[in-house]
Amino acid sequence: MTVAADNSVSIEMQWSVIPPPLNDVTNNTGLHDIEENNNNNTQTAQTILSSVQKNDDPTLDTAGIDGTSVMDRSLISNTASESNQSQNSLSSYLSGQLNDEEEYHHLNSNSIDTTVTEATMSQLSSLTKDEDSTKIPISSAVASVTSETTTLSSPTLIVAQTPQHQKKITCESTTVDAVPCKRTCEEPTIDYRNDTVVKRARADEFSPSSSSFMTQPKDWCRRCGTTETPRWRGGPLGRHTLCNACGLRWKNVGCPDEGYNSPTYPPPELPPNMRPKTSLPKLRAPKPKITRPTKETSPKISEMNNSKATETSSDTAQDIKHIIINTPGYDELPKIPNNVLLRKRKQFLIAGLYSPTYKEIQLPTKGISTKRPPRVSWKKGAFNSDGSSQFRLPLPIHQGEFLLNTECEFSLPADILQEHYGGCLRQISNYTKIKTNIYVGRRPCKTDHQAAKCQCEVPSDEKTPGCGDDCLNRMLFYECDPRTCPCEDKCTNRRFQQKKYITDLEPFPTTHRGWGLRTLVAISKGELVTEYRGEVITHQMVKERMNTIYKGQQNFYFLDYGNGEVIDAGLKGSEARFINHSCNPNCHIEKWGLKGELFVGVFASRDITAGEELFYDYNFSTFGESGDDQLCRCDSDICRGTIGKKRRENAM
Ligand SMILES: C[S@@+](CC[C@H](N)C(=O)[O-])C[C@H]1O[C@@H](n2cnc3c(N)ncnc32)[C@H](O)[C@@H]1O
Repeated sequence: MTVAADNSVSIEMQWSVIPPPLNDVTNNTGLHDIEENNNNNTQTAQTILSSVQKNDDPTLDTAGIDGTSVMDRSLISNTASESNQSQNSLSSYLSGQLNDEEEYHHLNSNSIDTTVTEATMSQLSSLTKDEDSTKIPISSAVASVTSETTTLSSPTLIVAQTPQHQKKITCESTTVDAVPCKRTCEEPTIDYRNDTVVKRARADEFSPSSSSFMTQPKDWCRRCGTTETPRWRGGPLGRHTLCNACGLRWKNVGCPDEGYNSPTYPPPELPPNMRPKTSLPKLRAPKPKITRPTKETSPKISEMNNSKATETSSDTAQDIKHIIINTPGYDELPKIPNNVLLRKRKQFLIAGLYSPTYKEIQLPTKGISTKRPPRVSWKKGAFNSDGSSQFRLPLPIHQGEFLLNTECEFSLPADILQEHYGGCLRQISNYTKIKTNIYVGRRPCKTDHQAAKCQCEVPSDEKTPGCGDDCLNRMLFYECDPRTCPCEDKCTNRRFQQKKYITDLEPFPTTHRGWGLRTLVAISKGELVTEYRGEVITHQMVKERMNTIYKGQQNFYFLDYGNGEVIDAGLKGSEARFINHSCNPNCHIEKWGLKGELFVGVFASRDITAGEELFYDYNFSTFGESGDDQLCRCDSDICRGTIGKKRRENAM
């Protein structure tokens, strides 16, 4: 501090020792920042002090307090009183203008960013008496800082500002009592009083005996001193005390001879309760090596038994290097030559399972050739003229070579040929067997339409059938109703109801007519052979199906149902769909009424022998316009030449 002749006071501040910011203990970066700004602070202090002296406006303090460094007001006042009049004027100014508690608190509340420091009077006296010295050793003032700065007796003066980086230098004397705080901090409300790490770090930093403020890293290896490792590992000194390499070494090998105190960062001596529990790694005895002794080195069993007692008493677990397998009769085992492997070496196949011969595979030594392999000629056979195979892969083991070297016409196997010649190989056209007609587009008639009551007499004996050929219902192609028929159970006019069909019928492939149907049993004349069942559709549907699903086909299964409807057995039907047309048939079609619907039956026109193919004349059925032109191959003597409707001339 220097008092000039014009009563101006100039203070030059120089921070001999500036502690690093508390929040940057480890990297020490804040120390350099403050040192660099030291000169700026000095100049700013001078400027503000001069302005304080010259400016009579008491609001100056509140107007220029943001980001200011603070100096004790009592320091200023004592300095002024002991130095000269200018200092007295400064002190009076300060005491007069700021000797108001409210104003002080107003000042302090608005200048919460200010640093409040106090120095003792003696230090100020020693400072101010030395007029040659224009530098204030803050480090010496630091030792006598008190906590009375918040009282009115020792008001605070704002003397300096740090406009360069606008970092707020704050200090709360009530927070840190013994150590002045000069740290740049954006969070002035953090209380570090109870932070032992901070206290210890600050004490170490401000300690004269400290290693010139050497900042210790957060983690360093206690063995090699490195601070960088991909992973910190635990050691005998605790967690995260060894680097990855040293930690692995300690874990696998144990404690090294040189210990774990790093020469670079000697770890502080921890209190006893914080010392890590060090436990020496358990030294394991080396695993006993089981060796198979040779005949020369293996002792006799008797010798081993004799020396067993002495060996076990004298040897320890660590001294045991070899354990000899004490197997009775072991020395009598045959000696195995050294060049013979105890375990058989795995043998790899050099050829596939389908190879007729074992061939040595010569793999290319200089890479795989990009040349296209020669084309294989199947006519040449498996091998070339020189005996080399023209195939890269082995041939099938059994018939590969034979098949390749033998040319023959394709023929079916004998069993299949036998079925083919027997006419059993043809695939029957797919259709669905149904037990009753399916009415497409309408519902079946469920009216309780009763047939007329016949006037048949009840047969006198059991041999006489009821409702025979003279039954009125029979003659009208109606089946009798069992509820009204006088013959009751003896009525024989109920064949469709009783499903008295010939069961032994068989579809078979014909030579010229496709599939046909034959009987395996003899059928008497007039007997109901089978019922022609299928989908009952309209003529319109017939046309649609002819143009769609049956387009291009030769076989048709339409049969006139009556009443403008047709039975189509192409998709769904009975075995009657296989009966072919014949101009001289052995069966005929009859339509019988029952319960309001029609039942189409194939009846025997004559006695039919077993095995005979069944035919009926399609003339009875409407086969469509195309059916007129279809050639008939019934092979009968009276064949009309075409199937379908009888021509008028033929009928004539
Ligand atoms: C109801 S199917 C008979 C079963 C047929 N053969 C089959 O293989 O499914 C009628 C068709 O059989 C053939 N067909 C029936 N009788 C024939 C005959 N006498 N001559 C030639 N073809 C006949 C015709 O192709 C006719 O469209």
